[in-house]
Amino acid sequence: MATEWRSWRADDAAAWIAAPGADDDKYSRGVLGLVSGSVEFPGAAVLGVEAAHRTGVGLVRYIGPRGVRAAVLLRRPETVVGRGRVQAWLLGSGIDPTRRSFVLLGDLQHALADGVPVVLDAGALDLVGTHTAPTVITPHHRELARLLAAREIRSSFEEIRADPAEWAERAARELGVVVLLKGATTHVCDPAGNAFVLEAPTHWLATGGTGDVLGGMLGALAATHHARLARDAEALTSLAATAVWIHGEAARRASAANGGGPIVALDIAQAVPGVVGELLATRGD
Ligand SMILES: NC(=O)C1=CN([C@@H]2O[C@H](COP(=O)(O)OP(=O)(O)OC[C@H]3O[C@@H](n4cnc5c(N)ncnc54)[C@H](O)[C@@H]3O)[C@@H](O)[C@H]2O)[C@@H](O)CC1
Ligand SMILES: Nc1ncnc2c1ncn2[C@@H]1O[C@H](COP(=O)(O)OP(=O)(O)O)[C@@H](O)[C@H]1O
Repeated sequence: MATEWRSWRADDAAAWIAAPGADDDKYSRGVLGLVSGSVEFPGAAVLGVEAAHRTGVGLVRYIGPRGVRAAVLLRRPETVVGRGRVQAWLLGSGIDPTRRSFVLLGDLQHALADGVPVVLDAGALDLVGTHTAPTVITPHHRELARLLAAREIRSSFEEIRADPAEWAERAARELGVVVLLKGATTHVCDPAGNAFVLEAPTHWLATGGTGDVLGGMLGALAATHHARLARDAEALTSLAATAVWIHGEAARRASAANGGGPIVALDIAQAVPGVVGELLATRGD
């Protein structure tokens, strides 16, 4: 039977925001750890960290090269650098998978051994299947083609672009993880058959760094739902779709604030609190 792709909307997203209560502290809300950025791509770390903070999370821990740590702290001094306990990981943004040092590989393996939910992006996509924690991968079409080729599943960028729904579903089945396949239309699905589709509300999103922002947002949503994810791993699919919805809406607003003009990735992160606030207001709790 053909998969039914359900459109993910504002009211769906509103149900997946964890707002803090009187009994909460930064640790109970959830800590997101990031292993991201590199000397080549320091900006990806800054963007992911900024986006995580703006989505709402108890604490953000960043692990990466010294110079990148400095850039992250300059932008967001709220961030804690170095290892420690976390409730979810975002791994790989701004990392070239062909240039991973032993230190970096150690950090990645250490993170994967934690057993907490993981978002695998860019330079960590190939680590899918090396651990058992609830996992979501966030490739674009070219990255998915490369990932599948490495698993001896023949596909090409053109084939995936022509039928992203089919390939997202196949990847979820073959890899056993949640797949968030990025593009003007984003498909989010899991091996259990949950399948959500989202049309981007603005094509200004097609600019460098917007995927790094999405990764940080999804990491924050996973960290703040750590208790739910511990008893219901399928929640990761809904959280991934929610991240895509908020990301698109934040981009639309950032562009609208400039008369429908272009945006940069950081504009999206900065528009996120307004989107989250409005989603919460529609919930009325
Ligand atoms: N500010 C930053 O630090 C940014 C870092 N980024 C990071 O960059 C890494 C690579 O991501 P991509 O999405 O570019 O990976 P792709 O798989 O799309 O591209 C890989 C490489 O192919 C080359 N390439 C592909 N298409 C090209 C074209 N049309 N013209 C010229 N060169 C082309 C580029 O050298 C690129 O680095 C990721 O780790 C990502 O997180 C990007 O997100 C962009 C912003
Ligand atoms: N033409 C487009 N229209 C709307 N959204 C797009 C378009 N192309 C890409 N996007 C979105 O922009 C983001 C790009 O992410 P990604 O490819 O990882 O970029 P980067 O690596 O530069 O961060 C994704 O959220 C994707 O869904």
